Amino acid sequence: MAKVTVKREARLLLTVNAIRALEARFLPHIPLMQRAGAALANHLRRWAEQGHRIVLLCGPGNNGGDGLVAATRLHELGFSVTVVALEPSERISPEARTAWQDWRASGGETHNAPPPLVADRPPVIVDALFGIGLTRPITGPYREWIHWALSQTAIRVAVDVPSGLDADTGMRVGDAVFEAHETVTFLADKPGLHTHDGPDVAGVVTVYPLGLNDEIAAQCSQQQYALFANEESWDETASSAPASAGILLDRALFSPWLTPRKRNVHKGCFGHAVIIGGASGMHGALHLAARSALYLGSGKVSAITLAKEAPRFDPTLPEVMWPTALPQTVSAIAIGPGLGQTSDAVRWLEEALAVSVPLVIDADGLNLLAQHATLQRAVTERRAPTVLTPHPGEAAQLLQTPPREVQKNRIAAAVAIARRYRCVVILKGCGSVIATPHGHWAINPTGHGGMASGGMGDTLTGILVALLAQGWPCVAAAAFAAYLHGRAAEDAAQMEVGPVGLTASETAAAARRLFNRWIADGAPRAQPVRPLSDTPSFP
Ligand SMILES: NC(=O)C1=CN([C@@H]2O[C@H](COP(=O)(O)OP(=O)(O)OC[C@H]3O[C@@H](n4cnc5c(N)ncnc54)[C@H](O)[C@@H]3O)[C@@H](O)[C@H]2O)[C@@H](O)CC1
Ligand SMILES: [K+]
Repeated sequence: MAKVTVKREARLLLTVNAIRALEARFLPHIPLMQRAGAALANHLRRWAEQGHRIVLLCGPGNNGGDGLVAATRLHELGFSVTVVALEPSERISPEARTAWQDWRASGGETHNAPPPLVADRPPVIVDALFGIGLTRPITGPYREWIHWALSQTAIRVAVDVPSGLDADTGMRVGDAVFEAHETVTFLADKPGLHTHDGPDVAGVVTVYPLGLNDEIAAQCSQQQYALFANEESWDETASSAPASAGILLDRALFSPWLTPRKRNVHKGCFGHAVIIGGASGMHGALHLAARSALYLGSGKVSAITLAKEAPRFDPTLPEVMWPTALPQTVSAIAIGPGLGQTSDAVRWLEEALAVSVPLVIDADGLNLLAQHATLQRAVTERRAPTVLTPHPGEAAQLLQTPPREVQKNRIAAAVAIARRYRCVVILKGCGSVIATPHGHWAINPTGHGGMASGGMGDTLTGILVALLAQGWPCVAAAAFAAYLHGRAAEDAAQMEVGPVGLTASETAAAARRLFNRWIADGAPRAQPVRPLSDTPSFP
């Protein structure tokens, strides 16, 4: 089979249920395990050709079957392959039984424990132990093999899903988790590879659609449409469960909105963002959000501070206005950065909720929302869109559940908040989840550990309110703000600003740089006009 590698373009994320549904439709006609094994063998071949020994740890189910098919192919091509597996049980699937028979027929040797590895080059250890069928912590010999693999100096490649990682949630299941440098996954990408512990455990993810490219592309388009279309009609009839498929955000999704500015414009064309927060001692949060809103192109930015002693002018941000009441003309409001939880803060939140423009609620705005039934009623009754941007702790407050319950299933938690409050949600953290009240969701793949620092959330809020003020639709604004925020941090780190020590201010500056670069990249380029001096002179 021809190798078809889909990297960042493969944005469809399928839960285990959705993968099983695909399997039920296509497996009777298409030899999926043979295709998966062939794709894996092709993937591993480049190392085999460079003289790296390939060691495959094969488990009791179809994930192990994929490993055996790949082992057989590589062995037949003359590469040295080591298979570590236990005797198969009577209950294995017909496909896995065939894979065993083929492996034995090829004359390959099977070890019942990892052999000592002595080689010039680090071996490639392939985890074909458990994939989407994992249901409990890994124990016994398989657990020992995983710990052995982690103790070796080796290149670690996971097949479909790293063993010990939940494919839907990105949760570690038990203490034996195959931490891979890369994961080769089949049919479609999986949400658990991109959120919570997923990115740390899965490494670089490559997707092989096994010939179902058209089906995957069609489902991907459906999910994109479902996420971004009809976003303001959050009807009551939507099901309560999260959709079984979602998307992984990619820059290409946002190109319709990344358009250059015309020349004949004025500041009124780009909205007025108002940010409310900055109680005593927390002025910096408001300042950061206001700066980010300016950097992302809001026509005007006003900051309303709750600190009585704060001066009505900030010399470090002279472009920002500091009114004491909501201005007459407002395009979008963000409330929360440094807001505090005083009665004054509650009053401002009530006031913001009553204005019929897009609203972002962040930080203490979320904590207040979790505590006051009247605010909850007001948020669900709003006609204009609202975006909530909780981190897991704030999400737990909004759902009245412990934070670990949120992290156990971040997609379910984000959708539950979106439905309960009839808002768009950005559940922050590794692999931020964007969710709508309809149960549609996306995961953001950008960002790094350097973003775990004070003020990053305020920067995100500022970016988001600026996009809303400029008329971006709500879901697109939320998704793009998360995507850009993470990419800005990556970009800064590439220029050796971080990852460790990257500040929220530096991230805002990097976001401005990238935003403009992407707009310029997408814009059609005019041919340069020939300078007059080049024209031939006439006698
Ligand atoms: N679904 C599909 O369409 C395809 C699946 N393929 C492969 O098949 C995999 C799924 O295969 P399976 O459903 O057989 O599942 P796995 O191979 O992931 O797991 C095998 C079985 O082990 C048992 N098990 C679960 N957790 C265990 C634990 N901790 N200790 C011991 N046993 C445990 C379960 O009963 C499970 O059915 C995929 O991840 C992929 O690698 C591929 O062949 C391509 C197509
Ligand atoms: K695996």
